[in-house]
Amino acid sequence: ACCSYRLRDALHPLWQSPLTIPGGTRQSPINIQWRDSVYDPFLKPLKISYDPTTCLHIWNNGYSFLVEFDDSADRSIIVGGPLENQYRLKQFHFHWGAVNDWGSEHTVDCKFYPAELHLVHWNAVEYPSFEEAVMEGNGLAVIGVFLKLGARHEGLQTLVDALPAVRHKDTVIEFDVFDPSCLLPSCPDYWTYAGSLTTPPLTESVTWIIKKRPIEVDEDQLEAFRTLLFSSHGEEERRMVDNFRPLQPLMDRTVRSSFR
Ligand SMILES: COc1cccc(N2C=Cc3cc(S(N)(=O)=O)sc3S2(=O)=O)c1
Ligand SMILES: [Zn+2]
Repeated sequence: ACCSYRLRDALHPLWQSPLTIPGGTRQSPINIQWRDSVYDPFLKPLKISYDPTTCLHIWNNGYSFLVEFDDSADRSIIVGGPLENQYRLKQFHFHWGAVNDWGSEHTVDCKFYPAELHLVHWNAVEYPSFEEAVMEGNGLAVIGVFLKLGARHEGLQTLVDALPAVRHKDTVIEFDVFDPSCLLPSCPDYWTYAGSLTTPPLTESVTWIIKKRPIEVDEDQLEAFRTLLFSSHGEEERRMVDNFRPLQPLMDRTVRSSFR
């Protein structure tokens, strides 16, 4: 493993609560040790179909900036992969560091990426609402995509251009059309494991689908994330950086891969 967890189970400034919930057996994020992941030939390709007009708004919730979607019908969904049902897109958001040396929540062979995208979906086949799905073991499916420093990402730029309008906690702007599939790498390969939300309520309700290949973004785009604030209007400014949770113990889990 990358490090001892005892040090990490101390109180963490961002969460003000024990980092692992008492009795938690499937907490996230984790380090993905490539050579320990097990190829599963029965894993299907992940099928993603998003309707760009289901996009609603961007807002700063004091942890990250979120792009939220209209999930009142099966218009933006994922199916296949490790999933038994189809899941509806609810929101996506990012985690990032103060510098490019860290920022992602998951690591691969103990390597951090400068940022990580999470596309959050819920099982509307089995549960009547998102809030209920959040509490169920198979309630959520989150696609994780690593961001690495490289070429400017044109699709991301439309989000970056909107960030000054949501600089402070609890600010929101309307965002009419956006297709999040432009943020996905073209490579279909992924790892998958049973985990949890990485911010409160930390519920163990997430089937994680972590894309093997990162997308490239440039320095200015990462810097734009770092201009956001944890703090509300009128409060002392606290830069929104290092909004990632420390690594959690793998415990009795296997990470499966969709690729050899
Ligand atoms: C309790 O019902 C609700 C209601 C509204 C939002 C949430 N959420 C809280 C944290 C959280 C953390 C996520 S991450 N970083 O693991 O992808 S996704 C997510 S959430 O489900 O949107 C839960
Ligand atoms: Zn997240």
